[in-house]
Amino acid sequence: MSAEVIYGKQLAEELRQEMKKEVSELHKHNIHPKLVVVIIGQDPASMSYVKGKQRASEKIGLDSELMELPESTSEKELLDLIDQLNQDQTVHGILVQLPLPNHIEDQKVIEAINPEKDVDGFHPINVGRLLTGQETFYPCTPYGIMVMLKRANITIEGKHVVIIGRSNLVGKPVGQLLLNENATVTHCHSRTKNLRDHTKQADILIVAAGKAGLISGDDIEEGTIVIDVGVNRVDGKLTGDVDFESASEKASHITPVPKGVGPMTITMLLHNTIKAAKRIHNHQ
Ligand SMILES: Nc1nc2c(c(=O)[nH]1)N[C@@H](CN(C=O)c1ccc(C(=O)N[C@@H](CCC(=O)O)C(=O)O)cc1)CN2
Repeated sequence: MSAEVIYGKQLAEELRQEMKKEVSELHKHNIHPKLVVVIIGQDPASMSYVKGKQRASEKIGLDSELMELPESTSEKELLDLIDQLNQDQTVHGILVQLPLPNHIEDQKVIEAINPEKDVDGFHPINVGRLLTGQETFYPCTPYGIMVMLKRANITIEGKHVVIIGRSNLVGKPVGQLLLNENATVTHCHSRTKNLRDHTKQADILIVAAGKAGLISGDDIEEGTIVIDVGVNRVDGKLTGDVDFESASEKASHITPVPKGVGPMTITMLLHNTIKAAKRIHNHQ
């Protein structure tokens, strides 16, 4: 079997065109969705992601502001800034780029953001809403994966989904989104014994472990749907957690790295920002 490749990049482009029209309609109602992205320090990968977020926002007509703060910013200074942004009525979405420097506690910062402006979907209130099956802001990478599966006409209900990785950003929320859509979900992680015994049972395998080449064709059965969330740099080259060549010989569908899940992350952030503005302005 030679897998059908699901390109997130192409889907992201289509969705962004639709969003551009929606933003222009909102402008007619005097609603100008605004996203503020805050970055602390100058980590090159994080800098590249936040610049990508700003470019993508501007391209679809969102108001956007990138706040670049020095590595020396204290936790209190960051919390005070978030407080100001929470109160600023022109701001609809607030995102603090992760990871943060060691002297700042991620969870304190996440919990300081007004849940109605939490376009990352990381605030415990939004996590709780996801857990209880309520409408909310879903974390961008998991949400992007769900949209990719649906647009590729993949049925989720009744499927056995095996997820490798249990981060708050990807592994846990994607499992919950899939469970909410009636999948049977198995979570694997660094302490899971006999990983291959699990991956071989997957109808859909989601790999978000951050380990280049963790999964190869030998780890899956014919016809598995493989979603690679890994973003690893090996000898300067971007590569996923899945050995694309061997896995695509057995998989029915597979996402590449780059141009797979990654571009959908930023696209769903744009979606969440528009949603935040509509909710704040009580616009259907
Ligand atoms: N506050 C947040 N911080 C972080 C998040 C997040 O969702 N919210 N996710 C990741 C990084 N991330 C977005 O911030 C992100 C990762 C990858 C991509 C992407 O488009 N990848 C491209 C390749 C880009 C490249 O060349 O490096 C691809 O896979 O094709 C976008 C966003 C951690 N932090």
